[in-house]
Amino acid sequence: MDRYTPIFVNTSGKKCCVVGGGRVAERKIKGLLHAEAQITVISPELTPVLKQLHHESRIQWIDRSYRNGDLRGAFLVYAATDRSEVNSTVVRDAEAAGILVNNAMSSEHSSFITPSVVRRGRLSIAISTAGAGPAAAAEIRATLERQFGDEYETYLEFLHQMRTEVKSRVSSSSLRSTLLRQLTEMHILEDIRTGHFRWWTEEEIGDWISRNQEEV
Ligand SMILES: C[C@@]1(CC(=O)O)C2=NC(=C\c3[nH]c(c(CCC(=O)O)c3CC(=O)O)Cc3[nH]c(c(CC(=O)O)c3CCC(=O)O)/C=C3\N/C(=C\2)[C@@H](CCC(=O)O)[C@]3(C)CC(=O)O)/[C@H]1CCC(=O)O
Ligand SMILES: NC(=O)c1ccc[n+]([C@@H]2O[C@H](COP(=O)([O-])OP(=O)(O)OC[C@H]3O[C@@H](n4cnc5c(N)ncnc54)[C@H](O)[C@@H]3O)[C@@H](O)[C@H]2O)c1
Repeated sequence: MDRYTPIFVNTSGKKCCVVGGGRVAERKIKGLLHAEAQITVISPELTPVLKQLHHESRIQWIDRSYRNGDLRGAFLVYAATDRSEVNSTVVRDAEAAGILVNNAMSSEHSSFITPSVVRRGRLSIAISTAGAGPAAAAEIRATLERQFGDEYETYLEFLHQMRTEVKSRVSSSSLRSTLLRQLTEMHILEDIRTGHFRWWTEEEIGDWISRNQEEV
């Protein structure tokens, strides 16, 4: 048993504040950008990459040390400075305002922690060691990245397309789940890996659904 509940939070368009502009802040910000968050970084200094992102207007920059009030309207907060007293103040202010907060210096003083993530299009595999060994989490990520290659991006895109079609064309939920289960048994991944996969046309999808509906 551990104290964390794994969830995937929708941060699209949500204001997320990152206090600190160093290497660790940069890593958190890259993850947030991937998830379409609206990012404000509060720090007197930024890494060259963060400066460039600010220059491109992809993140907002409050160019000074953290002050009480900076977290107003935030959905998530990351305390990622190299000063533990500043990070603790940020955690206290966020918690007082009811905002979930990550302290890059301490899992015990965080309301959430950041997992290591394997990304393959729609597939995300998040790994946490509950703070015991972040470097081990990164190592496990590297192992999984070798196991789950780029073929998963196409595979998940295909499953998404099929799922959307099945949902719009089949009204019975038990039939829908039977059809969707059949999809995962069709060696699509193997076809993608060996270069034999091609996208189905709308007509082919329709035919496959009717054919399999009859067989059930
Ligand atoms: C996974 C990843 C995600 C990310 O940050 O995006 C992540 N840390 C990563 C790397 C990493 N972190 C550290 C090193 C140096 C080696 C070492 O010390 O081991 C490396 C390796 C490197 O940098 O290459 C040092 C470190 N990390 C924390 C502390 C403080 C403490 O332990 O109390 C210290 C000591 C600082 C010091 O000594 O001053 C704390 C946290 N780090 C977490 C996440 C959370 C727990 C995740 C989990 O459940 O395991 C947690 C609790 C809070 C949080 O940040 O959310 C990312 C890998 C991304 C990837 O490559 O895939
Ligand atoms: N969670 C993780 O993954 C992880 C990994 C390695 C290290 N760490 C911890 O995170 C800390 C930060 O690491 P780093 O490599 O990014 O450090 P860093 O020195 O590169 O960056 C620190 C940043 O904090 C800013 N800062 C300092 N005081 C501030 C204030 N009052 N208000 C706003 N910003 C302020 C600095 O301007 C700088 O941009 C480390 O000290 C370490 O304890 C965490």
